[in-house]
Amino acid sequence: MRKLLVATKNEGKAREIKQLVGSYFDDVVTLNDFDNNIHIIEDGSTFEENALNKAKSIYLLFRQPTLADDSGLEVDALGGRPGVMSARYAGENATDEDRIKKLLDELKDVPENRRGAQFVCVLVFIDQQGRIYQTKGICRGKIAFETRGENGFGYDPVFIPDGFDKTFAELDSQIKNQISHRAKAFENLKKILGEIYNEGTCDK
Ligand SMILES: O=P(O)(O)OP(=O)(O)OP(=O)(O)OC[C@H]1O[C@@H](n2cnc3c(O)ncnc32)[C@H](O)[C@@H]1O
Ligand SMILES: [Mg+2]
Repeated sequence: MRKLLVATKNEGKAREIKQLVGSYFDDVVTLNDFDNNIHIIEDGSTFEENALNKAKSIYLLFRQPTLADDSGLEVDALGGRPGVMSARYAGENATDEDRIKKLLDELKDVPENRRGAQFVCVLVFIDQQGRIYQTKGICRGKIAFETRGENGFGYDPVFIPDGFDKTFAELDSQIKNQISHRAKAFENLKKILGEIYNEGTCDK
């Protein structure tokens, strides 16, 4: 029985991670699946630092294979903001709606050809023995002028990935899971998991 602990409290992110991680684990649980008051401070200046901090904090508490995802939206016209601040862009207790409203407001005078943006996802996996692995994925696109669609989570209703004219929230979750920043980071993570779990001979 191989268990993966995912160091996230974001339900939308957790759902995608469960779909993307594949068959390497029999059981995938997140911080929302058990009673806890664990609060991880995300004060790093990069996605890499935050993902590493989240993964390490949880691994040190449970000593089980742990995965953390730090992600966010970098908007060209805002010099890469909100970036690592994506979750706190509109304040600590703001909702996805508040964040989107603030973003659309900041971009209200930015024309279509300057609305380029990218989603970034950094995954940090720590195996049973405490070895650390990191992967990254980027998905380019542009910011819509208004929200569209109900699928996904976070900034999905305003992000139109390159090659599509629909937002992530209008696209099927299966499509998002093929092209997203998270999907790309998982492509590389799965190669690593394959090496650890399929080719290893000892119990990891
Ligand atoms: O730290 P955890 O508990 O994992 O959950 P979080 O929501 O705080 O996650 P982050 O610190 O990584 O912040 C990421 C922000 O970017 C948003 N985000 C990340 N991936 C996204 C995606 O695939 N689609 C839309 N928004 C996304 C997300 O909603 C957050 O506001
Ligand atoms: Mg967070």
